[in-house]
Amino acid sequence: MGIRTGEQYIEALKARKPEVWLNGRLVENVFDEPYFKQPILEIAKLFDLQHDPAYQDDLTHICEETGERVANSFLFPRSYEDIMKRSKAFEVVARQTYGLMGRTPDFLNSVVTSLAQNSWFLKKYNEDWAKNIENYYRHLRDNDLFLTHAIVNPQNDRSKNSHQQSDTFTHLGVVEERKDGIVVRGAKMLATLAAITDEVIIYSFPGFAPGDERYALAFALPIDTKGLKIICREPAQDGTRSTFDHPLASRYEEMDALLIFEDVFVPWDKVFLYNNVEAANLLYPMTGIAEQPAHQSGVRGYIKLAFAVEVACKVADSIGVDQYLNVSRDLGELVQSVEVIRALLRTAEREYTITEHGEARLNPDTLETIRGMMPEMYPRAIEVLQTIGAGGLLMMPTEADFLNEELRPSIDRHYGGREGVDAELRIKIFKLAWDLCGEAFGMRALQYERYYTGDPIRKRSIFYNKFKKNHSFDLVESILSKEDKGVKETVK
Ligand SMILES: Cc1cc2nc3c(=O)[nH]c(=O)nc-3n(C[C@H](O)[C@H](O)[C@H](O)COP(=O)(O)OP(=O)(O)OC[C@H]3O[C@@H](n4cnc5c(N)ncnc54)[C@H](O)[C@@H]3O)c2cc1C
Ligand SMILES: Nc1c(O)cccc1C(=O)O
Repeated sequence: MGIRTGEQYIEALKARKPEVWLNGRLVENVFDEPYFKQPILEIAKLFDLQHDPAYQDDLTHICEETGERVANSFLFPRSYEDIMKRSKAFEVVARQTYGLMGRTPDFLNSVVTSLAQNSWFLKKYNEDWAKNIENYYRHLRDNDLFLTHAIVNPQNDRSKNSHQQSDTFTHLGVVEERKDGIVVRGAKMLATLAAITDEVIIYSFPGFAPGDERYALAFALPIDTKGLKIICREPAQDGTRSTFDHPLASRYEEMDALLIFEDVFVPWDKVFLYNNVEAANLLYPMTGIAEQPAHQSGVRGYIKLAFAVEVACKVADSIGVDQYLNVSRDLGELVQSVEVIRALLRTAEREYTITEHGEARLNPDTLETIRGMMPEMYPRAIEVLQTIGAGGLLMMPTEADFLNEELRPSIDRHYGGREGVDAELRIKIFKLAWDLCGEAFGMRALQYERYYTGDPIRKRSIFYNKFKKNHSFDLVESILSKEDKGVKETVK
């Protein structure tokens, strides 16, 4: 089949009945649910974009294996040109949602693509696992499916490993092995967009210890598989708020969920890893899933940061405060942060290496630097936005006020900005800003940048320890190795 249209994506959603829990009730049909309607339409637009002649060449290519048109996120990167084709596609997608939707289809396409491209790793442990991930990649690519993923154990008792939790199945693990597959039980988080996806893939960040064998697993399933409960967090919008009042929250809410597997059957052909602590711990560092999805995240994060910085500049300009040194200094800092991320991205792409298996991998240290800097740069942009908008962020009228004929003259007189900025423009800019820096939507978008890639504190510490282990310290070694001379000889 190859690339789907938005309508095909929606038809598939309508045909499915996943067990989605929202605000204490079971959702009848996700498409008719006001909370999900607009986000579904935003995702549908991304599928449609693949058919738009203005974007098709940036987003898709003809698959060598099938002759069908497929998304560029499924392209095995083998050269700099492939890397840049993927980069362009990530950017086109990110621009559609201003980088605010992190788990658009291209993210997990990249995860599965990197796993399939590196199936040699799984093959070392089990030939079937390698064959299964290759077939799953084809299934995803050729049907253009939309995936969610859950790779973190819920925060029950972080001081203990999975097998030490009070209940054996607090964390997701295998409860039974059958001739035709495995039965899994327990919970996994934090499946963004789960309710409106086609399928789910489960694997884990490293951290398994001996005793954790039953939890060391990777598999995929349709999202409406029997026994899979999807419990959504409290929504940040209810589908009734206008795009005037909440231009971002009304469109780009990415619902997150906890997944609970209640004795769910997984057929062997959908199992990619099982009962092997070593393989589970090496999956992330060895299979490119630390790099290919991070390329998507880096590009998307760059667009999101650039967007937040533009909003901050517009807020400052609209009320004439960017003439003050303190404000223009802060804005200059933000503009430079965007430039830093752009430069890091280009460096990571340019400094690719070809692995012994023919994969073109971005510079991992530069990618990790993006992962390390964004949890500081994005919150800083939001903090500056809050500071510059100050009290004005809280006093904007609603769309209903704005449309009230009796009120309108007062609004026009008192809500305008500097010369040339009328009340409507100022209100729109400030409402955009509040969605980003005050609303639950904006706080979730901030929390996403802090944690989407794991705990930034431990990741930085791991980065330093790796640096210490591998770095030659040649600069310091060079001066330390110079022969010492007395004062009289040194000055000669
Ligand atoms: C908005 C959002 C969307 C997300 N979407 C997804 C998704 O789609 N799929 C998915 O799988 N995941 C997703 N994630 C989850 C993400 O992978 C995790 O949040 C991330 O890995 C951090 O783990 P945690 O939240 O369990 O925090 P924890 O690891 O529990 O950390 C909590 C705190 O305790 C400290 N801490 C915990 N353990 C240790 C330790 N051993 N040593 C030192 N300090 C420690 C940390 O520094 C941190 O301050 C998402 C997260 C967010 C915020
Ligand atoms: N955050 C990630 C994820 O959820 C899946 C795969 C990779 C990452 C990452 O940031 O490296």
